[in-house]
Amino acid sequence: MKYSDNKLQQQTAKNTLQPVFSAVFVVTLFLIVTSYIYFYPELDNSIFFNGVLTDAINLLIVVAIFIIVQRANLSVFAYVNLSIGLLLWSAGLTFDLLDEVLIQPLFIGIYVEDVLRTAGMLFTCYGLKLTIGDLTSVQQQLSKELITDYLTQIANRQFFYQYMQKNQSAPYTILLIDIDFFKVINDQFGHDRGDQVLIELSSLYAKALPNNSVFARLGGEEFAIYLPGDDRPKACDLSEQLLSLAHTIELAANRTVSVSIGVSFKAPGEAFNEVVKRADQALYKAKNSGRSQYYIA
Ligand SMILES: Nc1nc2c(ncn2[C@@H]2O[C@H](COP(=O)(O)OP(=O)(O)OP(=O)(O)O)[C@@H](O)[C@H]2O)c(=O)[nH]1
Repeated sequence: MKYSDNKLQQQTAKNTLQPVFSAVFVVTLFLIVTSYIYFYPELDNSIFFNGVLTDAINLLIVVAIFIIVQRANLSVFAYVNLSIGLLLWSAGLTFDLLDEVLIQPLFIGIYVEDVLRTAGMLFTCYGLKLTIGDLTSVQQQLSKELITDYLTQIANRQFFYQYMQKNQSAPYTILLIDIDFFKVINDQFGHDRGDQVLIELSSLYAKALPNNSVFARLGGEEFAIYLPGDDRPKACDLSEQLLSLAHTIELAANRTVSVSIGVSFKAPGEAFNEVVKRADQALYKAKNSGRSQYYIA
């Protein structure tokens, strides 16, 4: 949320800067060309067509990059550096082009041209560095969002199934957890309180689980845990602990949240979707046997 707000502000700032930079760019190049033509005489001897052509092509390329930058969705800092860089670079290249056809003062050819071009390149490089940094952080942010549940900020279904698929070889345990009567919680205490319960439960469980486990929200009020190994007593202890933790979330006086849990252990050669299916069947039994309990498949 914060990130996109920040991007929106940057976009607005860029929208105000863009006409300024475009105007300064056009006016600068126009002034250089017109003042040159006005003040300095044409070279009386031969004009080197090749020199004019290559300088004109170089200038056109940098002008094209400037136009691309004006249309791109960049952060303000990257945009300003790139625009200043390309403006200075274009000014240097314009002097370079004009000295092929007009007699210009020596100091411009020796100093101004090169200083402008070098400063322009430096600003452009820095702007590119900032742009690449921005793209990298956007990419990291998107990759994180792709595998994170938006509400609880734990892993989502996609990540959980991908992880299971990749970790098939060794034995593991699956726990499927479903909040009991969640529809009633929503109906009686409101959808916001329902959301809050999902967040609180996720946070409590995330703190209680071992570091090598994977905890995800599969959707709605259903969660899953992947535990490496198939230690039955350990799975039972953990299930008991998860049942107790749910009861620490109070809904009203003498009324707490409860969950039901289905547990399955991977059998040799069994596909991950079969392991999940058995955990789901165990969860179904836990629900049908009165809820607030765990069942092992
Ligand atoms: N607040 C909130 N509610 C959700 C969300 N996702 C799904 N739900 C609600 O969760 C409820 C799930 O209801 P059911 O599938 O009937 O399950 P239940 O009421 O928990 O019943 P049992 O599982 O049989 O104990 C539905 O009313 C959904 O609208 C969410 O992100 N936030």
